[in-house]
Amino acid sequence: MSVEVYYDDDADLGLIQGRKVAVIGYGSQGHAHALSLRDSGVDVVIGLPAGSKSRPKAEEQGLRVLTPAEAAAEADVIMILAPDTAQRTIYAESIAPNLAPGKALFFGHGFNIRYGLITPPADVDVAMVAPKGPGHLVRRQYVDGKGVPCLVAVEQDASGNAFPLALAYAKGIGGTRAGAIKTTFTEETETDLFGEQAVLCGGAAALVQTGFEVLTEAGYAPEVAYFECLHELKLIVDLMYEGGIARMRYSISDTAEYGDLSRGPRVVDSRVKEEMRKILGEIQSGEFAREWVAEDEAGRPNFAKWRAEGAAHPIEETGQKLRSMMSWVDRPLTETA
Ligand SMILES: NC(=O)C1=CN([C@@H]2O[C@H](COP(=O)(O)OP(=O)(O)OC[C@H]3O[C@@H](n4cnc5c(N)ncnc54)[C@H](OP(=O)(O)O)[C@@H]3O)[C@@H](O)[C@H]2O)C=CC1
Ligand SMILES: CC[C@](O)(C(C)=O)C(=O)O
Ligand SMILES: [Mg+2]
Ligand SMILES: [Mg+2]
Repeated sequence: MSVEVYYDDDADLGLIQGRKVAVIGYGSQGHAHALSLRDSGVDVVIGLPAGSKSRPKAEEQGLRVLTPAEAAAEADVIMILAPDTAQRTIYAESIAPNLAPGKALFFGHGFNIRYGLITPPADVDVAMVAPKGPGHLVRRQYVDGKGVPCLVAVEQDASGNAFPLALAYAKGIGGTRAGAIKTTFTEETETDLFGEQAVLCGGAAALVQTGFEVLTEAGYAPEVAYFECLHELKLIVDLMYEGGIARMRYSISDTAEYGDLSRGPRVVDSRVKEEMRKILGEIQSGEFAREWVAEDEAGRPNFAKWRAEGAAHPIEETGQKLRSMMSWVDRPLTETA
């Protein structure tokens, strides 16, 4: 199955410059989209509740901030970049009453549409521009003249122009500099959830923590274990990012490569692959979405407990100490690079 990839020359920025865009939420993705759209010549307004702690930040950065309902009423394109679990209520209370034929409702992730938590009316465009990277790097790369690849999808094309409009939006945040792939809400949602659970966040964090535990429990210094299992991972992944697994293997020693080839498949073995398939099944069936929505509605008890346990893992204390000695690593996660 071949995919369609779009670059800057395929997108007409004028389409989004001619519209007013409301960005609802000003967190990781919200600030990145809003600031980069503004720098791309787009008229942007931010939608945040009166007591939101993001308000001063957005205002300090020169953006006009209204309530979500006011912003949705003013805008032609409404991009929801609030937490996935909050979107259903924001939509019902603040956005739906302010939709009108010809407007467009945009998402940065397909969760609420894929799992039927939001059902927009038939006379608005429904599209998605989903960067394949954390918001702070979406902004940092835009500022550096680069871009984070995006997935672009149209769920509902009331205007007949939803895809070019979404592509224009992707250009406005730097996505088409790297490439925007045309997909569906279902494909984006399911692959995104799988990636973050099994590989990028869940899988990688568990691999790092477990490697650190094995070394320190065997009596090796936590500092050595940290450098080996966490710090160096970035350097190894940088090589994969630049030239694939092959480039990483080109750069490492033959000894490391033999260990990689002979031992790697013992760590991530058929049992791990089977568990990954189970995780994908829970995503496809909606089981994960139901569990997460219920967890959120219950006040996130497990989430809070697991987050605290993660923060208390000994690797965090060791890392903090070591990173404070490396000024180029230990920098605040600034919004503007
Ligand atoms: N994080 C990422 O890099 C990525 C996220 N996405 C998607 O982007 C969307 C946003 O996620 P993310 O950027 O992580 O979110 P964050 O948690 O970083 O930020 C959420 C923002 O929404 C605000 N907010 C909370 N409640 C409301 C409300 N009721 N009305 C309006 N604004 C509200 C928060 O304000 P306050 O400061 O007051 O809490 C904050 O500004 C999600 O759909 C996510 O899946 C997609 C790709 C990557
Ligand atoms: C990998 C996590 C992510 O999907 C992302 C940054 O792309 C997210 O939801 O934050
Ligand atoms: Mg993602
Ligand atoms: Mg995600």
